[in-house]
Amino acid sequence: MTLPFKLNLEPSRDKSVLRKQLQAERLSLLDRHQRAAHLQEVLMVWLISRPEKTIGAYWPIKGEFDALPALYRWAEGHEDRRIGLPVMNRETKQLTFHVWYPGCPMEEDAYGIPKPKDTEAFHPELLLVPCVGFGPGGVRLGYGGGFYDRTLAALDPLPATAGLAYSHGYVPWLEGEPHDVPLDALLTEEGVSWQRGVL
Ligand SMILES: Nc1nc2c(c(=O)[nH]1)N(C=O)[C@@H](CNc1ccc(C(=O)N[C@@H](CCC(=O)O)C(=O)O)cc1)CN2
Ligand SMILES: Nc1ncnc2c1ncn2[C@@H]1O[C@H](COP(=O)(O)OP(=O)(O)OP(=O)(O)O)[C@@H](O)[C@H]1O
Repeated sequence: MTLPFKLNLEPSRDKSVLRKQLQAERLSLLDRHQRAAHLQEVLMVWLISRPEKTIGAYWPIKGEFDALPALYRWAEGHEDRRIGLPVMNRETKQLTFHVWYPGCPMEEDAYGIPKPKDTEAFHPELLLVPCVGFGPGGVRLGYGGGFYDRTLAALDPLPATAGLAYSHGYVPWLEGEPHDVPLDALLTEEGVSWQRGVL
C-alpha cells in the first residue's frame, strides 16, 4: 500500500521511545480511516470462524482501531452474544470487563477513558487487545501500564486473545519480556498477520 505520508523513523530500541514513535505514527496515518474500514472487514470475517460468544473489547483512544461497529454487527440478532469493555481496578491494576451495548450509559475512568456505568461484569472468552506495536509470534507492545498482562495472568480460564493493530506497528525485532503473555492472533488491515498454530 502506498502511504501518502510516512514519518520514516528508525524504530527506537528503547521501549518507551518506541511507544511514543508508534503512537505519533498512527495518528499521522492520513489513510487511517481507510485502514480502519479494511480492518473492520478482516475482523468481521475472522469472527465468523470463532466459537466464542463473549468478547472483551475496548473503547478506542489515541487513534486506535475502533472494533465496536464490527462487534455490534457480530452481536446483532444473537441474544447469547455479549460485548464487554474494560474497567480498571486502580489497586490491582487489572481489568474487569463489563457489558456494553450501543447507547449504554458511560462514565470516565481515571485515565479519562469512557467505561460502562453500572453494568454486569463477566469473564470474556475472547479478548480483543489494542496494540501500540507488535512483533513476531504474538508479542505485543501496549502503553506500558501492564494492565493486559496482569489481567491475563489472573484470568481463569484464560481467554483467547487477538491483537488489533495497523500494519505500521510491526516491529520485526520486538521481543516479549518474561511477564508478557503472547497473543493468540494478530489482525491488521492487511489480514490475519499471524495466528497461533497456523503456518
Ligand atoms: N482503548 C484502550 N482502553 C484501555 C487500554 C488500552 O490500551 N486501550 N488499556 C490497556 O492497558 C487500559 C488502560 N491503560 C492505559 C494505560 C496508559 C495510558 C496512558 O495514557 N499512559 C500515558 C503515560 C502514563 C505514564 O507514563 O504514567 C501515555 O501513554 O501518555 C492510558 C491507558 C484499559 N483500557
Ligand atoms: N503479571 C504481572 N504481574 C505484575 N506486574 C506485571 C505483570 N505484567 C506486567 N507487569 C508490570 O507492568 C509493567 C508494564 O508492562 P509492559 O511494558 O509489558 O506494558 P504493556 O503491555 O506495554 O502495557 P499495557 O498492557 O498496559 O497496554 C512491567 O514493567 C511490569 O512490571
